[in-house]
Amino acid sequence: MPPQTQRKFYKDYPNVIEEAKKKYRHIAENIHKEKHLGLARADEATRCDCSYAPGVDEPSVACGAGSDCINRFLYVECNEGECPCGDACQNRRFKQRSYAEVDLIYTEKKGYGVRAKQVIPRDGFILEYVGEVMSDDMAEKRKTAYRQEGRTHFYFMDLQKGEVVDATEYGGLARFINHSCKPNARVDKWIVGRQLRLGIFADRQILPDEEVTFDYSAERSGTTAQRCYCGEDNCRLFLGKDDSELVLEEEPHEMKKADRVPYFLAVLQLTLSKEPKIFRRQLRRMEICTVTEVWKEFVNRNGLSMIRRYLQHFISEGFENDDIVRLLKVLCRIPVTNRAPVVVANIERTFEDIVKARKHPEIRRLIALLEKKWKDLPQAPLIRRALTPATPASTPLSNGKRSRSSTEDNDKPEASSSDDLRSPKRGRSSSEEPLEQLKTPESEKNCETDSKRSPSSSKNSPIYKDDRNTSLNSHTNTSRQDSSLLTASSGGYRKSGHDISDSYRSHRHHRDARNPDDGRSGYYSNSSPSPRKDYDVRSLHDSWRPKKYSPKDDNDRGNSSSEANSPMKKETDRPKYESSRDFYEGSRQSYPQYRSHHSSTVDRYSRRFDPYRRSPPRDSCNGDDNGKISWVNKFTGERTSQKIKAMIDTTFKTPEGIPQGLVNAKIEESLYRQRQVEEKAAREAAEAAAAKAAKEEAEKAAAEEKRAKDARAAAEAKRIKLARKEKAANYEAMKSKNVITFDSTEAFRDEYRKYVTENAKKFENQLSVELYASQCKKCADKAVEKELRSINEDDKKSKRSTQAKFVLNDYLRKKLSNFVTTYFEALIAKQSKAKGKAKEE
Ligand SMILES: C[S@@+](CC[C@H](N)C(=O)[O-])C[C@H]1O[C@@H](n2cnc3c(N)ncnc32)[C@H](O)[C@@H]1O
Repeated sequence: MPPQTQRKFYKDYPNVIEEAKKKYRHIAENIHKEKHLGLARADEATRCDCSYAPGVDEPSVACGAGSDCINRFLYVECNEGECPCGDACQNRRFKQRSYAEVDLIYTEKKGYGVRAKQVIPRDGFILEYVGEVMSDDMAEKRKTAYRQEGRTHFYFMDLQKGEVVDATEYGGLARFINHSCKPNARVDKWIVGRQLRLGIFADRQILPDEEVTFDYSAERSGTTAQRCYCGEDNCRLFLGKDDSELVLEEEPHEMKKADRVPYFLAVLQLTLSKEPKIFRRQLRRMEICTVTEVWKEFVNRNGLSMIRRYLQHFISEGFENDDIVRLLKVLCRIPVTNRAPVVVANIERTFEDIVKARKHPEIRRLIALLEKKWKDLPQAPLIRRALTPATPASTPLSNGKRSRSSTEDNDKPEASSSDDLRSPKRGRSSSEEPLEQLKTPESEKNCETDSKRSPSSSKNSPIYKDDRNTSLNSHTNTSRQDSSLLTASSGGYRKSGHDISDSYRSHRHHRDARNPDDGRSGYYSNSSPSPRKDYDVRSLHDSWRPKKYSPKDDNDRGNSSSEANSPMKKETDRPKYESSRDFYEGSRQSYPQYRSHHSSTVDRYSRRFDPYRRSPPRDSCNGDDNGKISWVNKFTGERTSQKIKAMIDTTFKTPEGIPQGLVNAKIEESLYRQRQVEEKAAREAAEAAAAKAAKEEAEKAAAEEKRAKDARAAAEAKRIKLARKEKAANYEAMKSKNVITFDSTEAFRDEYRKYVTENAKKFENQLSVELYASQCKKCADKAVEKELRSINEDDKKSKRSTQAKFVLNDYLRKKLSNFVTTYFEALIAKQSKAKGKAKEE
């Protein structure tokens, strides 16, 4: 027992039990969220060997402290109606709610706490820890929710593997017991009926007005580490289960501003290879971030790639499944609105690796969820501009902001260099810009508006008109029709089948080959330009830019390429434009000569790339309209001129008089649609197969889990049986150790008394001299009488002489020592209770 001076008393604190009870719903017994939860995985109570004679025996004999009750020994409560001691059985404390007398106080740093109001003997039952019994998964969800709600106190306690008691909403007074690094109580798990229950027991004698505390590190379900204010000299500074959860501050702050995202990504990158507890802190920051703008920026800045790297790191370094689950949960919350960032991050490949590496059901569930969620997202418009010279006015994806297409770049000065675009100050990075081009209702509307603005294209182009009102893919198709027309000039159309993501992948492959460290895209635009440069969408897009366009004057709109006279000749002269719309507007002001000829800029642009136009506009071919090459695709090397394009459109006709270009486009379109259908069917079949396989796998995993569970239960039962056997053997062994045989009852009585007095010595200082002496004698007499009685009973049963049985062995010594302890502790407790009452009066 620690010296009296180390105890902390909270005598002057008011009792706040009524106020505290308003914070939760008080319950007397656990609430089980599911039927199978809270069941003990070990044996239930058996009928113990105790016997109790009312009025003759001490009450504690009836399965009380110090008795030989086998159930009590095994932390199992005796069952009502089964115990030989009947109603006197003292091993039914959970069932009878034999709680110690306590009340509640409010402390400055720890919140509410529990205060003892009586002497609680060592091993005395204080309270049951009741709450909602739930699975680990549910508890995890609740913890996250509680953290998000900003709660400071947590009430989770581990019950058994996979099960937790949460006393946050529903609980008892035990939910208020605080942690101490030098506690006076502990948590024991007891089997009561078929259930496992948590009890708080005194680890030493607790005096009135002392705070009841136990050590959370042993029992409480891990939440984020919180600072400990127990004030003990051995204080470990933090509450919680696992040192690795300790963090430098109590809780990382939430990211609230989108402009902090680049910084955050840099931190993520830096912490990736650091100690787990450091990057778990970043993980935590992601968990608590609820600002949509931040997440959008995160996605736009290729944050998914960073998450992929984290996931890969977790697998390769053999991290706990918990970390992966946490990260996947964060992923589930990230607002991804089209497939581009997913494709860019190549995160789905990593999912496959995780599924292969980890059999954890929650991980699988989350991955399936993410895959399903992302699968149906609109296709990525990422590369469209890069690979096809699209018409800005007619793009169905422009979403109100027209992009810088090659067309614009062709006719107007460059808005900014690709580096400019990446600069965080000047605008958004090139990688993020396309991600904004979502196919939203708004973009659809814009598309319609654009088509109205461009009557020539819609009138002359039934397919195009149709396409623009359908989908992103249709748009791609349109671009590809254009491409097919180009190809047709060399003798036929090509079955150009690559879709956006294919194009992207091939480009990505190209890039990766040169620059194998692929994880960096998106973050290094400032600090490390080289890996980023190769992957600049804008530079791809520039590759499609027609040759220089340098109008000399009003009448010469592009037929000559005199650079000397070009208004674009000096970089510094060029106005900078933030968006393509600004670009148009700016150019109108900067180059007034254009206005007279291009009253409708939109129309002009639409006409230029409309594959169905009757004749090419004079000004459309930059630099050269005489049949020379004006278009070079840097990727395919295709070369063609406006004239040839126009010729295909207008000159070659079918016998029915339909322009060959249109026919080609139609064929191309039907091939495209057919391919779409085939691809869809193949995708669906693959998905169905995958779903079937996943189901089978899950069933297999469940069966395995069940088998393992059964095996565990069997092993536990075996262990208990062995423990019992061992205990019985111990008793037997003790009976044969240090045996003294007595010739007479008197000699036997003397030895017993002597032994009792020796054992009672430790209580001498807690009682007055007279009382101690008298009680010592009384206790010894009782012990002797009890033993004589049991010897007599034994003799009666076995019909042997009493004389032969007067022995003292280790077994009896232990029994006697327990008897003395119970006797004196009960006496002292009774006395202090009486004193307390007297004081109150
Ligand atoms: C089970 S509750 C205990 C009751 C809690 N004090 C209240 O007011 O409801 C656990 C929470 O109490 C606080 N707590 C318990 N022991 C603490 C200690 N030694 N130092 C600081 N806070 C403590 C922490 O916020 C912890 O999450």
